[in-house]
Amino acid sequence: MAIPSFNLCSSTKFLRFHSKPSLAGSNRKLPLVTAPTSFPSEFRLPSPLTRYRGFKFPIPRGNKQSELFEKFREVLPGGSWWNICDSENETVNSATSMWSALWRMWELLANDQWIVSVAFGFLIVAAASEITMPRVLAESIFSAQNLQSSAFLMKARLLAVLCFISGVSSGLRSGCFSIANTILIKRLREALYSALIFQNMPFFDREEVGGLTSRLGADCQRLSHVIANDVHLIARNVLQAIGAVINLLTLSWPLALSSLLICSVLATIFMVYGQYQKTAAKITQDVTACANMAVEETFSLIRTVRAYGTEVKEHGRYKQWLEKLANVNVRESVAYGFWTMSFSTLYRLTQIFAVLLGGMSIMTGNVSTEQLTKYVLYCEWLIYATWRIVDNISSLLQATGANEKVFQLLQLSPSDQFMSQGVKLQRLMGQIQFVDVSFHYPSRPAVPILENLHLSVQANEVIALVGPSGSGKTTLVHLLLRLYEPTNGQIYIDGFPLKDLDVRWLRENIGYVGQELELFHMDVKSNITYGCHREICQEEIENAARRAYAHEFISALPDGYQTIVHDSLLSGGQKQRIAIARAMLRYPAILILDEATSALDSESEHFVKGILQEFKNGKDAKRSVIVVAHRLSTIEAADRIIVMDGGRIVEMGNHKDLLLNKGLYSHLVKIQRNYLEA
Ligand SMILES: Nc1ncnc2c1ncn2[C@@H]1O[C@H](COP(=O)(O)OP(=O)(O)OP(=O)(O)O)[C@@H](O)[C@H]1O
Repeated sequence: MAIPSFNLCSSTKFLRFHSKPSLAGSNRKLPLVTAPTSFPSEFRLPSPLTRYRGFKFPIPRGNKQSELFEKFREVLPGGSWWNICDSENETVNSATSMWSALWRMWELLANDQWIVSVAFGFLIVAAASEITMPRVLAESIFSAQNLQSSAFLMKARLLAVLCFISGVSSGLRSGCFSIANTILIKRLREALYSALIFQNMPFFDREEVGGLTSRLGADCQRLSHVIANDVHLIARNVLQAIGAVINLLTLSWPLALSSLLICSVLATIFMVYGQYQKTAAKITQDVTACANMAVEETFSLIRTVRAYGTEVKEHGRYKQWLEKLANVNVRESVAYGFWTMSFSTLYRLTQIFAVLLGGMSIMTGNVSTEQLTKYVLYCEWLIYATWRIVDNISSLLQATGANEKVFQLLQLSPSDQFMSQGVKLQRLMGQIQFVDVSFHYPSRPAVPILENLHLSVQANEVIALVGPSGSGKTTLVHLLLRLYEPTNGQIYIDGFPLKDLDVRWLRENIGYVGQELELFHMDVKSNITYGCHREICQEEIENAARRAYAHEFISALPDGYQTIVHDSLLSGGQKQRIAIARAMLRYPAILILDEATSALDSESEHFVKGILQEFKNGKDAKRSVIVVAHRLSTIEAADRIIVMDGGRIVEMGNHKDLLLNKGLYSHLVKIQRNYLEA
């Protein structure tokens, strides 16, 4: 009978992931639908429980019996029911140890590390006073029993002082750790955000937005608890346990050793359990991120979902992720149950030992009643401290296990573009040259997008890129913006290699209106001035809006330029015109207009034509303009039309010449005319 395995991988097909290239097959084509980088492809039991797997039980005869036996074997420690991780996951687990995670957080605290040091100071004081209490308590009770009033009063006073010291220092300890936690979560998010924002484009092609926001939100929150709760609780309980052991050893070493033996059995059980919990926590976090991505995708495409009536299907998709989550959590809970069972059994065992050994020692006169009372009290402390230590270590392991992805992301160095200081020219003229440029996207190395492309654009020239969908027009623009680096050849701006220029300076001098028709959730004015670093007056903003044919509709908005933009407020064409105004405000030497097909209604077409005309006969400084055009009628006025097909330039010239050529351009114009007339 096949042993059912708990496999989450099959469900990842519901989301679009890119896997990281495997070392074994680097030339392998990467499928669009695969597991996320750190997501387990198949879940199985982590070490050290894996050692149980090789053990073969004799299978009893008879079908029913053997089935029952097989089922029983599955739920035993090491059985397939517990399988929740794969070998890739194990490697990842060991890669980021708990210590390196703690060290990274310590570094993040930087100048505020003193708060943690002060907190530890209070922690030591609190722990020392707390651990002295059982001894003083027992002594005060027995001095009262022996009618030693002065000794009793002294002990009672000492007890009151200890209570006060422990109360105050515990409060200060918690306060300091909470402040450290607040600082840590802020720094963690800042560090993670800056690690992400400076990554190159292939990184964002690989990673899902939902996953990244989940890392920044819930994962960082969870990690910060490590400092606030676990670390200081572990330190506190370790100190208390040491104090308890010292006290126990001074009372009776056979009794002390018996308690220590039980505590070490507890610690061993915990090592196995803790490792399992760490893995489970990481998987829980990954599955939760996938569930969040599914929700985000559904809600952001809610109009499509509604139009196609796929609400139930979407619900089912989310439910599948929840089921995966529940599967892991059930195993986690059962493991927790086993752990609690072992803990309470062993805890009670210490009491039985105390009664048996202590009772016998009293009867033989080796131990006094007072000593036995102190022993029982310290035994309670030790076992309680051991429980808290293992519990908090478990939670610490969970937090670090679940957030390994956060640490991996934190280690990413910024894209080279931001690291190197390039050349800044005195003035950008806008001459562009592509020399023998080839390119493929890093995620699809086997698919060439541009091949040995040569193109030269003169300063102040207006050129239009046309061609069938997927011919590489937008890719060419992306290379010019240095969003990607060519795999072969060189791009020159005013005769300087593009990669030698300062990328920030270059982008400040380029106006780009992309296909993404999304504006920022802020007012219209801020959307227009976005990314412009100089002082800008209202008149200038309105001027740019007028030239982008946007002033009229902006003025008609409820709060004019102060109107907050939200998703359904503006049409695609209106958003595009605001984006054009933004580009115009920068007075760029190079303007790139990548038309979004969806936004191009006949009204937009009229505006784009007007804008192009303005660039040709502009009143202000002229500039080089590259228009990626879908509506061919918009670019008839361009100085030159570049026709692309399959990543190559197949035709070049002005509208009239190209029509006479009877090549791809005239064919495309004909198709479009027929379509519009139909
Ligand atoms: N980030 C990416 N990762 C992998 N492949 C991509 C990426 N972006 C585009 N491609 C692929 O590159 C090819 C060229 O795309 P590109 O967007 O440059 O074409 P286009 O001519 O601008 O198309 P359209 O006119 O439809 O906008 C397409 O096959 C596309 O699937």
